[in-house]
Amino acid sequence: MNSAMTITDALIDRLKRDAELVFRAALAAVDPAQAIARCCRRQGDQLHIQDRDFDLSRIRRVLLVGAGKATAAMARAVECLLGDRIDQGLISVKYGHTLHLAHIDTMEAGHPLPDANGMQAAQRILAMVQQARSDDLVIVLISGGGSALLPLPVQTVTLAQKVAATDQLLRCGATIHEINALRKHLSAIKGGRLAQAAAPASIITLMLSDVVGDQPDVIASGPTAPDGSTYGDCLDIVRRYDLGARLPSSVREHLAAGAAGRREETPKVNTHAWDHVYNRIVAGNGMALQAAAQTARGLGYRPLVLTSRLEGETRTVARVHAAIARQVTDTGEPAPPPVCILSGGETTVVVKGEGRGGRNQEFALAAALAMTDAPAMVLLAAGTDGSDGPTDAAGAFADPTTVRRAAQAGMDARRHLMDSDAYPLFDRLGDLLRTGPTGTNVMDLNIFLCPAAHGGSRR
Ligand SMILES: O=C(O)[C@H](O)CO
Repeated sequence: MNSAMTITDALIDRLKRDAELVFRAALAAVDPAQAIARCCRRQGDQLHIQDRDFDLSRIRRVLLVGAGKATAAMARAVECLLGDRIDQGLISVKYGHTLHLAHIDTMEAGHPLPDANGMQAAQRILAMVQQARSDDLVIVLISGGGSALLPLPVQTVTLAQKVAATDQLLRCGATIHEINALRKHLSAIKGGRLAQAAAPASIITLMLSDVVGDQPDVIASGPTAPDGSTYGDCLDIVRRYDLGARLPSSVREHLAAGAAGRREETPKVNTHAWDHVYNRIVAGNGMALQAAAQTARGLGYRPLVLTSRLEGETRTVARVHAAIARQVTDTGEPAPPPVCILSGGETTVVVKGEGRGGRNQEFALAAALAMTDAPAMVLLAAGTDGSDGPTDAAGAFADPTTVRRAAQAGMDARRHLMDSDAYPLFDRLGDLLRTGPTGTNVMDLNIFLCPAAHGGSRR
């Protein structure tokens, strides 16, 4: 269908610019402060949050707590709305992720591995909400990274043992749902325990979701959500990833005692009252994809949103995306070009080598290898938090000329993929996207642009 199209530098450059515009529009839609402002409104003493109204004239004290990489921006937006009513507040954020706040204290803490600062923040937060009365309101702000930033291990596990367990969990290939099932069962604050500690005060939890499926009990290990997992599930996960010998004995013993009924389960939907808790997602990957689709349409592309629930091994998923793009350009199915194929979620890299890169750069390189003989098309794979793995890039662009250009520069793309070493290749080609920290985090986005046969969009 598109075979006559010549791939020119100018065409690729224009597609890259369009892809970046689509990405930046998606980021703007999930800006934490905008997301809070969109769903919360105040008129005098009336606070409206999505479908609920809260009468502030009946509230004695307002406490604000939170944890997560994007929580400072969320807290600032809440201060704009409620600053005059906040009596006490404390949030735990990653080192360097602070903003000036007038009414709320900030503690900086370790991420992805927890540290003593995080534990001190968790202790102070728990002590603060435990004092809340039935006529108090506790506002909880949660975003990605919250699990690591709010560590408060159960009594029989030390922080060092919790850190060791977290390290093993993060390396073993478990999903975030599985990792957080264990985190919840090793914690005195996660898995709904914060909500139970604050009862009978009213609780409003505002969440920026960085998990596939947006489940409140998984985002930052759900401090105010009924837990859907059990000690039994934790033991299954330990077996599935062969973690037994690698976890500290105190952790293994705690989980085994829990499964035998000798430790209290996390609060479930049917074991505790939740009427005092209002959990709301203010933004997530789906919202970013909608904004991306709208911008793509404005640029003249037919948006094709595949899913906001992307999971699986990065290289395989990338090849499937390249195959769909080829289907579009070769047959006009499921939609004729110009098309913008969009997907979001979080794939898993099985690290094979010692190289540098991140999920998104690996995705882009695997896709580049699958489109060497394709007509003009461009992929941008990037993380919405602006940092892809341990690199300074958000992600990378790939196109049918990537592999050839790399070879001309003396780099074997296949070798770089095998060594999980995508960063130096894309860096050399000038195909990294560097946004710096974006202040938000709703997982990753993949934007594939397939232009019309004459090379254009419909603009
Ligand atoms: O902190 C966490 O648990 C992850 O970022 C998922 O929300």
